[in-house]
Formats: sequence, structure tokens, C-alpha cells
Amino acid sequence: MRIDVLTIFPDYLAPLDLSLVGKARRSGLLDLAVHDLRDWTADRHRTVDDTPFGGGAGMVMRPDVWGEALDAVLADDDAGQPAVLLVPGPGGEVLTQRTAEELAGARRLVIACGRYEGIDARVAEHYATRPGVEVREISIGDYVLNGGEVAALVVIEAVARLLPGVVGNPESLVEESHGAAGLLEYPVYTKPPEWRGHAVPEVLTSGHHGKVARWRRDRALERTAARRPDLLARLAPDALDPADRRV
Ligand SMILES: COc1ccc2nc(C(=O)O)sc2c1
Repeated sequence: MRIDVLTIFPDYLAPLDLSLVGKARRSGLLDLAVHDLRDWTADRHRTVDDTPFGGGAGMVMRPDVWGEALDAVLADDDAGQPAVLLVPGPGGEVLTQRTAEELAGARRLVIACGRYEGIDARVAEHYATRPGVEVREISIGDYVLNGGEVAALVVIEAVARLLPGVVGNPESLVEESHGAAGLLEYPVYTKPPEWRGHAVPEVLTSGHHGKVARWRRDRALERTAARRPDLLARLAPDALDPADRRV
């Protein structure tokens, strides 16, 4: 997968050199480039914004600068791969694990990080008509950030970890919260067996794999029912077996 990020704060994306995403980049599993939007400005002040038509507070990012940048990035393509142009914004579809799974299936993501009051609306309108480009406005939650960079970091991490080979043990993707099982994950423990008077649940040291699996499933169901009953409601009817229904 190739991901291009356009931003006026490239250093905001520095964490993408670290940990699993950084390793995926170095191993070639992920081709990721961060671009400074100001590289496509034409004036000596490298201006990317202007006052909003209709008045109001703040500034709006100029369509001409974004057009030059997106044309250049989209054209830099080995085989005319279709691209998803992600525009982080508070009015976008809220990112879920399902969205991340969809995006992980794309060949290219281009993420346009807005600042100020946002990007001139004509940019998304224009690229939505571009053959081979799908435009999606995306939000990471019902709160407002100061720009798209943090959302870009979240999307990239959520997507990159789903790419084959990025996470060491793909089985862990099944039982994690919001994973394939569709439940919140069970509580985890490690040594020492007792810590400050808190013992590890005995079943986990029993060596009985069947009982351990049942205990973990029960705890995941309990947690999900208590904290996110909406997730239970979304489960496919056949996702729960008779043994689950007694929880
Ligand atoms: C101007 O760019 C912004 C501003 C707020 C904002 N809020 C987001 C969110 O995901 O909540 S993405 C985003 C981008």
C-alpha cells in the first residue's frame, strides 16, 4: 500500500517513523510519504490560506495550492492505481474498525490534512469527479481537533496494522477489541502470579486451554455487554453460540 500525506506541519507526522508503522516502512510493506503543502505555493510568503467568502472568523485553505499539490501527488503513480482521497474533518464519517478494514484494502491513500477553518469545499468537489479517485471525509470522533494531522496518524496506524505482515501474530487481530470477533477484548495478565495482593485468575494458570478459551470469551462478552452493548447488538445472529448466551 502507498500512503501520501499532505500537511503544512510535516513534523506532526514524525511518529510514523516509529514502532510498527516505521518498521513496515523500512521493510517495504508500506510506502508512505509526507509532503509539505507549502512546496506548492507560488509566493515568497508560501501562503496557503485566505479569508472566507461570506465573512466569519478564521481563514480557509486555498483551492489553488491544494489543486497543485494533489495533482502532483496523484500523478506520481506507477500504474494509475485508484486512490482514496481522505479529508479528515469533524463533519466526516466516523472512523470505525470496519472503515479501517475497508481502507486497508485500497491500493493508495492520499490524506489531505486541513488546518484553519478547513479546505475550500471545491477541492473535495473537484477530485470527486476525477476518474480513479474516491473522496471520503473522515472524522476520528465526536470532538473537534485543530487540524487533520492527528486524525491522519490515527487512520494510518489503524490501517497499517491490518496490512499483511505488519503485526507479528495475525491471530491477535481477531481477539482484540473491535477485532474480527466484534467484541471488546478480555483482560490480560502476566507475571508475577500475585501482585500487591491481586492474584491472577486461577483458570489462566490451570494449563487447561479449553477452560482458558471459555473464560476469555466470557470476559469479552461481559465487558462488551457492560461497556458497549451497541457492539453486541451489531453482531451477526450466528456470532454467539449457546454457551455464550448464558453470560
Ligand atoms: C481544519 O482541519 C480539521 C479541523 C478539525 C478536525 N476534527 C477532526 C476530527 O476527526 O474530529 S479532523 C479535523 C480537521
